[in-house]
Amino acid sequence: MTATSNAPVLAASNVTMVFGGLTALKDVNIELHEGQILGLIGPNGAGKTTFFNCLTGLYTPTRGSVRLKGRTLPSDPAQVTVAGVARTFQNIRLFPSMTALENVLVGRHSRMKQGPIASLFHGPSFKKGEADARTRCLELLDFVGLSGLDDELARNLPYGDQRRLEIARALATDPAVLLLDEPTAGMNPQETEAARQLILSIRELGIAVVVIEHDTKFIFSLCDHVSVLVQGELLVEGSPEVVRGDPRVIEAYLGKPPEEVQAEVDAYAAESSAERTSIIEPIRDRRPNEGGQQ
Ligand SMILES: Nc1ncnc2c1ncn2[C@@H]1O[C@H](COP(=O)(O)OP(=O)(O)OP(=O)(O)O)[C@@H](O)[C@H]1O
Repeated sequence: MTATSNAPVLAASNVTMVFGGLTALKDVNIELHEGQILGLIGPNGAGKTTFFNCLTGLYTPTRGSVRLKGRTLPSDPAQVTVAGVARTFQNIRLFPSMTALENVLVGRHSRMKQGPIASLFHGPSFKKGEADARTRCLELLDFVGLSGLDDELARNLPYGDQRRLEIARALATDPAVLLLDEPTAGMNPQETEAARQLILSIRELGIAVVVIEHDTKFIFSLCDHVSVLVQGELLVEGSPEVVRGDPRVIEAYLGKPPEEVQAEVDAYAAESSAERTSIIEPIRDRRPNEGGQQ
């Protein structure tokens, strides 16, 4: 783990969400530190996406609070994005008829502060802002492994590339925290491994990441910390080793003994390093420029 500070970047305290008579979340607590990758796992209907919705202002928790760097987050998704929390969704939500670059620019515009006069007359500061945003978005496309595809319509990109494009759009908002809801759903093993490498590279930028995934091999081989939600409550949390060996997790979720889970993770790690593609490797040398914020 590469956490660099003791103060959590994101802290959810006693987050509770009730829909009518259904308690989807009950007193969920998490602490996420800079550069940490936290995995959120649990059976279908456990409340994982509801929790993301509470973290991003899409839902206002019935009880509890969410703080980013000590400040309570607003109950408004756009303001949460500006505050520094970005996300991707379980189902791809790109603008299909826009190009890859335009999709990323949509994310970037949340960071731009063009005054109405400059925007109206397309003055020099507007043009510079647009040029800088374009440069940054091209860097991000490169970072996620989509260089050269900026003019492709999003709908024409292969599935794995669309998922990467969503991540580039989220990164364009300069987040401190990135929430990924099932980023590898529907991916083949090569695409899954490329996604794992990309998330590790994102962590190297100092961004904290929370990942929801059903693929436990992926989670256990990627994350520093894993939290298990069952029926809206945090059942177990800890290191991947602790979580995958916990009898409650095995009974409620994994359904197989720890040795079998360990063997699967080991096989996956060996397979992954053998299959590691060159798609994501160059990313480390092309990190987005920290000074590029508008
Ligand atoms: N807007 C809503 N209104 C009513 N009930 C909801 C709403 N959103 C979620 N729920 C319910 O809350 C519970 C948790 O759902 P949620 O989608 O968060 O689970 P999940 O762990 O993400 O599941 P999956 O792994 O299948 O995506 C479910 O019973 C769901 O039906």
